[in-house]
Amino acid sequence: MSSEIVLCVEGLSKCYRSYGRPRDRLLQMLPLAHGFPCREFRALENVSFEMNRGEAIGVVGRKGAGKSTLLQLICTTLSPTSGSVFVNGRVAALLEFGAGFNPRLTGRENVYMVATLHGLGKDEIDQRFSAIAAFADIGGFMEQPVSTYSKGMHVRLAFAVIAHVDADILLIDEVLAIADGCFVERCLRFLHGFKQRNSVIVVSDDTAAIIDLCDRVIWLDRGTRRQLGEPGAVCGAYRDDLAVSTKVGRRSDTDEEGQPSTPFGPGVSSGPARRIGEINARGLVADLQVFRFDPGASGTFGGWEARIVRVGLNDLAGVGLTWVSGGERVALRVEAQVHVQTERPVIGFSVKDSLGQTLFGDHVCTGPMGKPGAAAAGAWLTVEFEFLMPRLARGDYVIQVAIADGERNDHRQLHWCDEALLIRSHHDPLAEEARGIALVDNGLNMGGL
Ligand SMILES: Nc1ncnc2c1ncn2[C@@H]1O[C@H](COP(=O)(O)OP(=O)(O)OP(=O)(O)O)[C@@H](O)[C@H]1O
Repeated sequence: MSSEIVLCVEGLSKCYRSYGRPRDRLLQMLPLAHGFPCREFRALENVSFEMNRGEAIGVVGRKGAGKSTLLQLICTTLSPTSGSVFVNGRVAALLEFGAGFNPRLTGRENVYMVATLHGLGKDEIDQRFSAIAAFADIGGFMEQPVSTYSKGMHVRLAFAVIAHVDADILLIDEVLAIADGCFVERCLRFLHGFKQRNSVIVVSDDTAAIIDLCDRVIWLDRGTRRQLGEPGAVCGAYRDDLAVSTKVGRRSDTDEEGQPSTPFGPGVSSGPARRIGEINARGLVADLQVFRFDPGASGTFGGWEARIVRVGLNDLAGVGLTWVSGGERVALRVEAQVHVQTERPVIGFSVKDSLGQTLFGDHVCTGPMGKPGAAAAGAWLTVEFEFLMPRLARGDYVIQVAIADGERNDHRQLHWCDEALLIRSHHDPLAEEARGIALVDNGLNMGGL
């Protein structure tokens, strides 16, 4: 990180006024007009900080804390009530999803329009267009009007454009929460590279991603700067504060007999089990939302001699789950069909965080059932990996699933799904010690042999 200051925010405050009647707001703007009754709300109060080139700063805070207001003041889409912002360089911002796009124009036309507004000439945009399209990865939608895009596509295109306009400072507001896990991974990889030379401010509730990316974090609380400092310490304090005062709705923790319905009960009394009991007793769970398997999702490859046809997370009665609690016993069921004789079929999975780091995984060759035998063309293979779902920090995770032919160190991928399932964790686990995986069983059933 260089010591060159690229941003200096000094005593920044923003006061919004709301009027009882809309026409009072208009009349108030007239010369000599004054005295119309209004209510003042201080969204930001005397916030100061500096940012160096090569620095990434995260902004966390509850809803309404003033995070978006701060970013809008920095990129001058809002003017401050008092205080100043000094910027040394070009700023590009991704503040609201779709902001800046004309919905009637195609993706391509919008790329040219937005990049032009950021100061790029037509030749420069021509040269960068294929890189922008590859980053956005929205296929034929690039030639469709933006009004036909999903929110995720908007974010993909908007991020791809600002990533290619030679900004010195990027401002990214919460929008990544809308994007899919795989794209978020791509954006975070980009931001890690970007901050080698430039600077970035990211607003996000994904404190794990913030800690990984940022050099410092600002915690805004009701418009004021409550803390500014080392990411782990500030995010930890912020999460603790949330935990103390947030009433987290949880699903039933006890069954009809009053026994704990999760494998971790509050009654256990020693070592890690006692710790887990304490966590359960605090009334917090890690609620994980499971998105449906999409066989057509991007990031699949392989020789196509086999196809992964279905992937789902089930409870132990085989019922598909769309929400799972951290600590709950689940079965990841993978169904595949081989289209050619396959001597040593192997099915495996791994769970990765939004930075692409593997948290855990397994494949049938290492499971208690031993190696599977050969499968004839047309055979269906079904594997169930049974495990205790770990308590995952807030953020997005993907489950990759693959079928291969061979052994651990010598195999050929037949079909690989990069993002077979997306899991979104909605709560912080509060207890890092509770992370982990306990594989209980897996089983391989082969039919049609
Ligand atoms: N135009 C406006 N007029 C009046 N109040 C506003 C206006 N814009 C924002 N506010 C208020 O200012 C406060 C800060 O808003 P801001 O959008 O900056 O918060 P935030 O931390 O980004 O919240 P969130 O996480 O929900 O996006 C909120 O209480 C909001 O209601």
